[in-house]
Amino acid sequence: MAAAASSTTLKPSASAATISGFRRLPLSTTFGVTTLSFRHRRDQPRRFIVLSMDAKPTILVAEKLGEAGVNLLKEFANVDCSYNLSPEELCTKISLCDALIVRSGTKVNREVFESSGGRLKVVGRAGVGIDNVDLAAATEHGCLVVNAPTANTVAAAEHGIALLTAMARNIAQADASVKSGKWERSKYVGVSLVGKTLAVLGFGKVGSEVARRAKGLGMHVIAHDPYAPADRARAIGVGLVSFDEAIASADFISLHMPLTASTSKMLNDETFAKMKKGVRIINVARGGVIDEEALVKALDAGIVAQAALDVFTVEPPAKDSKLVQHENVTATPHLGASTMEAQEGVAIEVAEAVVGALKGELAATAVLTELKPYVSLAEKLGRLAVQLVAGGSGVKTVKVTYASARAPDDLDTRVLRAMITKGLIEPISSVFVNLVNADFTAKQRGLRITEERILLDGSPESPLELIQVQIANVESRFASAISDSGEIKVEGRVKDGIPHLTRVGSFEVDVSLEGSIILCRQVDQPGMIGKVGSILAEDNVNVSFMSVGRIAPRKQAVMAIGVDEDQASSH
Ligand SMILES: NC(=O)c1ccc[n+]([C@@H]2O[C@H](COP(=O)([O-])OP(=O)(O)OC[C@H]3O[C@@H](n4cnc5c(N)ncnc54)[C@H](O)[C@@H]3O)[C@@H](O)[C@H]2O)c1
Ligand SMILES: O=C(O)[C@H](O)COP(=O)(O)O
Repeated sequence: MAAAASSTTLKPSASAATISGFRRLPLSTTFGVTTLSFRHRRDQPRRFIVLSMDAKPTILVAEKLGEAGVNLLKEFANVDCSYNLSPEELCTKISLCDALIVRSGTKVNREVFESSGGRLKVVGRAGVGIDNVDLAAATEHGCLVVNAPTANTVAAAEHGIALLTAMARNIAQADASVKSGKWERSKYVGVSLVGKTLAVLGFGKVGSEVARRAKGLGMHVIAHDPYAPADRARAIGVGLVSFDEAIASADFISLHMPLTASTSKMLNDETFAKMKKGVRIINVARGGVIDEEALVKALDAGIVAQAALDVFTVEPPAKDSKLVQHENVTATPHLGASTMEAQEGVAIEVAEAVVGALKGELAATAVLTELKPYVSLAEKLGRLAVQLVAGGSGVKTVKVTYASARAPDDLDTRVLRAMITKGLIEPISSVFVNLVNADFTAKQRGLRITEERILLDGSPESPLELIQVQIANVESRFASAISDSGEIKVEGRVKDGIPHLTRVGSFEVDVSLEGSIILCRQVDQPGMIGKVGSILAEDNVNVSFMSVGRIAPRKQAVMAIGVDEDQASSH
């Protein structure tokens, strides 16, 4: 008999959580921030990124930006470089600006968007991490967020290696000692790197560059990244392993994942306890991926021998921070991206993205209005499909099928492809995908998206009948999502303006893609619906809709259950 439902407690989680036979798939209702044409506050008139031909936009550059980037902006806009603004000053200035460019030091919070009075159309992040921008508020205010995902990769990797080597040889502590007039040769005996195991957690752009360099230092490198393609790791000579294996076998651990709900405090009391005694940790990703109190305890207990940190949960950290002051900690003030070369590159990368967005490349308004519900469907199918992929099996080949009665020339699928790409990439990376960068971002990550049209008979009134997303050559954490032909397959339709999931693997279901859904593998038998309903009721989870797809009566079935997101995540 297939996995039958058993009683369990739903835990809050932003990523798919396994609940003995259940898988809860959070489908963010926040559509992202490329949506100004499709999503808007109901009480406000719709706004578009279309500038009148003769008005020069104004761009506020609120943190130091490389000269080449500023010059590029000046060719197109009035540029106001005002650094070190207080939050109040930023809110005052922002109402006069069409675009804002920041690094990680400026909090672009809801208040900033509210203060803009609707004029702010683009926020450019001159760097990778966009955790300092309130994306939900940006979306609500019809504002696009773009970043510069590639230009500081090498700089961050080099800083990671600099911290690794400096920590192993006590460079910072020894330097301070010599400068204070001491000569403490026996106190600063280091450890060698050659032959030691380095675990890279997060094998994306920075992680793989760190791995490559560490191999050159003679280290044995392993990596954990649930979404990294195995062939990329193989090419560098790195083995992809589970999280537990990585942390248990490492002499050094280097962190390179984005800060998301599922990576927040990934290193904590429980995970430190699983590490080798005397492990050394390097963090050039984001402070929030480590529980800093737990790290202090682990340092005091000698579980962690040393830590080298470029990033902190709160920046700058408190002057009396126990972590920063710890004698076995080497700290730098978020310098990963701070090389001359990276800053010039980042400045150009973000300036091009901001100008591209302001030029109105997203202004195909008529098409977008008609496609609005399909745009939402496309992103949600992408999000769902990627969450069904089992850890370790990298997503490389995605096939999208559109079934429509419209002639191919009458249906421009670029926006749909971009939104599927966004759904596939954003849950697992720090890249922010939008219409401008979607194809480029997919290509850069080695993601090949092919499209196929099925021409249907009938009325071409509605643009699309269905969208199908298939991911090939991967394993699934939900076996029933694998179709007869061996790919993860999800299919959706728009019903009464609302995106619905209508197929998972070979099973037909029907559940609206709103809030969260639970997918449950079962054998069709009397009483199953009631049993599942009771389990959810025990946890006060409100079911909005339930649909069962089965091969045949009393055979394999999939139950798709729509649950009220807030209620589900509060348990
Ligand atoms: N210190 C700095 O100045 C500096 C500079 C550049 C980047 N960064 C930070 O470094 C991090 C990585 O940047 P990047 O450009 O390599 O991003 P990236 O998107 O290329 O790589 C991130 C990788 O993390 C993986 N990942 C996601 N969830 C994971 C999990 N739970 N466990 C393990 N891996 C997971 C993703 O699959 C992806 O491969 C980001 O947090 C970024 O903000 C810091
Ligand atoms: O995410 C990033 O790109 C880095 O953390 C760099 O941040 P910075 O632009 O503030 O140096």
